[in-house]
Amino acid sequence: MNDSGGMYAPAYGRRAVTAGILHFGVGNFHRSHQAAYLDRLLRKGEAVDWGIIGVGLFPQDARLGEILRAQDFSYTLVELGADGHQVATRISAIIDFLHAPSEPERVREYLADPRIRVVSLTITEGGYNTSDVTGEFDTANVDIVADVNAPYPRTVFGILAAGLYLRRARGIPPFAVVSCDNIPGNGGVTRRALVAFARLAYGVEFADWINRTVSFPDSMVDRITPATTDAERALVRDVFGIDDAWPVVCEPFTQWVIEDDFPLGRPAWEGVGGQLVDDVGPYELMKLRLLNGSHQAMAHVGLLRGHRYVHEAMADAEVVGLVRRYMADEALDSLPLVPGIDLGQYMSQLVERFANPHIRDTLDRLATDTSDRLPKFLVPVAAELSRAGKPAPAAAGVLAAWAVRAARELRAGNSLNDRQAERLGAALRTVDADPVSFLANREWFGDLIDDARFAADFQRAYRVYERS
Ligand SMILES: NC(=O)c1ccc[n+]([C@@H]2O[C@H](COP(=O)([O-])OP(=O)(O)OC[C@H]3O[C@@H](n4cnc5c(N)ncnc54)[C@H](O)[C@@H]3O)[C@@H](O)[C@H]2O)c1
Ligand SMILES: O=P(O)(O)OC[C@@H](O)[C@@H](O)[C@H](O)[C@H](O)CO
Repeated sequence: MNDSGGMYAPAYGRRAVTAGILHFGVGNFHRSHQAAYLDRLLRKGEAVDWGIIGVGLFPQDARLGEILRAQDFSYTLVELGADGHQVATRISAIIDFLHAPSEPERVREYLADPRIRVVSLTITEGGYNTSDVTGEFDTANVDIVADVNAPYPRTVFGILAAGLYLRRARGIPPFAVVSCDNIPGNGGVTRRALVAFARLAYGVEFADWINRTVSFPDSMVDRITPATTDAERALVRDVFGIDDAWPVVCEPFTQWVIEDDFPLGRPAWEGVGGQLVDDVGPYELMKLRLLNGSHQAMAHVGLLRGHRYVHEAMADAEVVGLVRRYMADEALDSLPLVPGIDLGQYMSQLVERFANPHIRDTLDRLATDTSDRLPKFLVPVAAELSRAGKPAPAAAGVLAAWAVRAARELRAGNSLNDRQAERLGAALRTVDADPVSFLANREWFGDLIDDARFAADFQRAYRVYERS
């Protein structure tokens, strides 16, 4: 390793590592974060019985499985510092990959296997199928309805319930289920979703058993990880001499705050930077409202102003001004004290992290499935300020920028890059004549429409952005 970076070569054999964790949703983030923490433990000769078995649920996930298998389940993670520093690590913490649609029986057997003591998830915000307003699991969702009587369910909650049912029948105590998705109260959301599915498919007794015996620790996760493109593949080949079909790049910063509630044990994450705490809540609010909320701000306003990458948007005074106002005047006001954190420093560090030119994170990635994200990251800030009788013009501006962008896409005949495109289309039907009608969608915006000042700020911003 020299001043400009270097390479951590493989340091342990995958075959010496045995299964301990089943992980659903092996995307880029899982490979830059949870698998990297385990890699650090394995390099210290620890946690050898905590290897990760990845599970993919979608047809397209089969490709990652094929790629990992062809690379003996190793891949390259490259940290890109703002100063040009590049550090590559060959990671072999994932020891197998299951493609659930083609091998459902193996997935179920693993879930009933006593070696599996933790199940973890990165299935995106939308994967929890839960209303942001009521907190209710959507039992009418077509995939959930199909899973209720399916011999081999296809959704995460169907698969988990079936696995736990078999596990209980075999007399094996349940694993902990830890969500690593950006969702406020992700442990509780996961609990409610699984219990609701189990009640529907197996009845009250089994649902109550899950509620009583399965633990769902909360966790706050952080490491900016863009999607992998050919440019990252070329970097890994040209700089490190490795032909990796699916490397991952990320920023050097990493944080993982975890509620310490793992009845069957856990890897000693605290030995490699993990923070095990009793209450994740304040850390989670800080991260989701400041980092992810700001990401939404720069994405929608940045795209309207013609930017493609995060660091480009962060070089535009207009965008930075909005992000700073959103953070300092609004999000900060909605936060509790966060133990051990200086929030002023945290915000300055965020601005530096966002400006890292080497990460090349796209605004499009941040703006995908906005309807799943804004209600979790930024709407709660506006709602809290509104309840306190305070204004939130920056947050109103972000919602307006989203509406202007989406309405423009529709007018151009383009499809909306949103899981809830149909509902978004309906919400935009009268937005040009009456911008505030967009806020009438209480499933996303709660009661913000009833706050006359917020509605006026939204309308003003909408009219400004539509001229941009
Ligand atoms: N990328 C980041 O910077 C970052 C940082 C912190 C947290 N996260 C969390 O991780 C999640 C995934 O991010 P990523 O960058 O890995 O994305 P990605 O697109 O690389 O991977 C997403 C993974 O989720 C799976 N998935 C999507 N919807 C699902 C569903 N309904 N059920 C089951 N699996 C589903 C996909 O198959 C894929 O494996 C985010 O939504 C966020 O909650 C991401
Ligand atoms: O991944 P999402 O959908 O939760 O949100 C998009 C980004 O804000 C997010 O991925 C951040 O990069 C990440 O949360 C940083 O830790």
